[in-house]
Amino acid sequence: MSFSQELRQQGNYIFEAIYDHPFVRGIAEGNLKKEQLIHYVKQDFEYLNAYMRIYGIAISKSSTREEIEVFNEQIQFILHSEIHPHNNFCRMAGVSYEQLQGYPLSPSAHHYIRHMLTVAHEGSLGEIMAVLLPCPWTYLDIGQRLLDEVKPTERHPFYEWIHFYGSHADGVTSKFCNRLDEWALKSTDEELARMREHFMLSCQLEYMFWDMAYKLEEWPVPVTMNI
Ligand SMILES: Cc1ncc(CN)c(N)n1
Repeated sequence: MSFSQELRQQGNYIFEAIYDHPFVRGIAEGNLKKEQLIHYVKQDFEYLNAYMRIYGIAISKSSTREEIEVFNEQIQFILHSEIHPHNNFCRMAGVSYEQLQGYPLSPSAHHYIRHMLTVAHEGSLGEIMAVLLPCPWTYLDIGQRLLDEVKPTERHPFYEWIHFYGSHADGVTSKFCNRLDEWALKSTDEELARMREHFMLSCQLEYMFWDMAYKLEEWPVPVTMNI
């Protein structure tokens, strides 16, 4: 079994919990509240900004043009394609995308971004790929399973979101899996253990991100910039 398949097996119980999460059920049933969609998009806009910065760090640690090309392509994907599922949520919430940009991070989004940034700064390229992988992989899983379960028509409120992740997230997932598997072949046991740990924590934080959006999570003591 390849290293990425081992990771997938190890994280399977979290993939299942994510698929059963009430926010994901709400996408399937088309019955999420406006505030939940807005909270998700506000946080995800910042999350994807951080994700692109991590690609930048990965580029600085790349040793071949092929590696640089993979990360560069993914930055373009976030900038020009991943705006479509956000726009789908905004339309259903009746707000413009621009209105939801530039907000402070909620605790779980903050935790997830700091986790990825720490690994990006301190880890190897293999560790960076392991910490990033649950992001495309869990969404691909959700999208493909929802296509199969819901078989949405264009009248479904989240038709575009489901089609986007069900059919466009496989490219990045398989590229990352292949690179990670190549990296794993030349890794020490210690590095393999670190890659496992980063992957599993990112899976947990994917779950927490959905939970944050569903429960409209905020800091227990409100954030204020006034001193
Ligand atoms: C938190 C999160 N995880 C994954 C994805 C899919 N790229 C996303 N947009 N946001």
